[in-house]
Amino acid sequence: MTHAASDPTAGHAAIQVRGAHRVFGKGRKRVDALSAVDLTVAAGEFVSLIGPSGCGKSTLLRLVADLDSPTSGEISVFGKSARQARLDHDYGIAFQQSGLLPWRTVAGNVELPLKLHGINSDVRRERVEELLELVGLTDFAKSHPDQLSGGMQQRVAIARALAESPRLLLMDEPFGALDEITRERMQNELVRICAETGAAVLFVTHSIPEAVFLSDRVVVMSPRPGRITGVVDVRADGMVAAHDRSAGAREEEGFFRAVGEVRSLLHGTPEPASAARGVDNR
Ligand SMILES: Nc1ncnc2c1ncn2[C@@H]1O[C@H](COP(=O)(O)OP(=O)(O)OP(=O)(O)O)[C@@H](O)[C@H]1O
Repeated sequence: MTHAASDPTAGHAAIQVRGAHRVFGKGRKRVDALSAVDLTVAAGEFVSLIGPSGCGKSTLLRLVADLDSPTSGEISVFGKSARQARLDHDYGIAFQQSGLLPWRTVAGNVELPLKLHGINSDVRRERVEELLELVGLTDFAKSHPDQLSGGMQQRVAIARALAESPRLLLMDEPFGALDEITRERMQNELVRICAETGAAVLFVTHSIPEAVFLSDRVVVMSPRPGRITGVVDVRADGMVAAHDRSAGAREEEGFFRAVGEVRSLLHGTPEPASAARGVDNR
């Protein structure tokens, strides 16, 4: 589960999407869910996808996760095909619904991917302890999901996604169902977890402040056809790298500047000169 220096995937971008199209249906029912999408997520980078409902955010995430295939275009994850990366457990996934199994304890849910992949019970036990400590749920190892709050359930889901030490997390509105206070707390936790694990993240959200607070870059999408209309590099607005941020970053000038830039891109109003820096500025 650790990644040796000889890892053949080292030096590759976490995600590379080139000219991805995804068309659903035919004739009058045809939907161009994604059109000509180019996107690179560097190793260790936090990138958010934001855009109106139906612009293809989940579709793009599903293509990267190999839960769906592009109609045309190429997707690679750490230099491998999306399918190979899935088979190699190169990424963890967390969705809006935590997807925990109600009949298993917290520890039982977190250890599930390890069990399914044949990791022996001593190693599993040790890893589950580490993960529960990472997400602050050590005291709840024996609880069942329905005994936890929504935020705690999401922390379990994140621990489970991290079980195999992936260097990439794919997250689709994981905090969408949480109240605002819990949501900000979870965002702070996620920043800390990313700093500790060094994982890259592709994160889907509807919230502009959430995208800006969490991300190195915010990718703005528009619907029909779903495409990338701009990218805001939050670091260029004066914020530190995403994994070095503290809760106070939400009060910084650079934060408000980046929020304004993302908003301009989303609403199609004129952008400040420093706003969109190309569709994929790598
Ligand atoms: N399996 C499918 N069959 C047909 N159309 C689909 C399918 N999956 C997605 N679509 C269509 O593709 C478009 C993009 O959907 P997608 O779920 O990716 O958008 P989204 O940006 O994630 O939306 P939301 O923010 O509401 O979750 C939508 O018009 C949707 O109806």
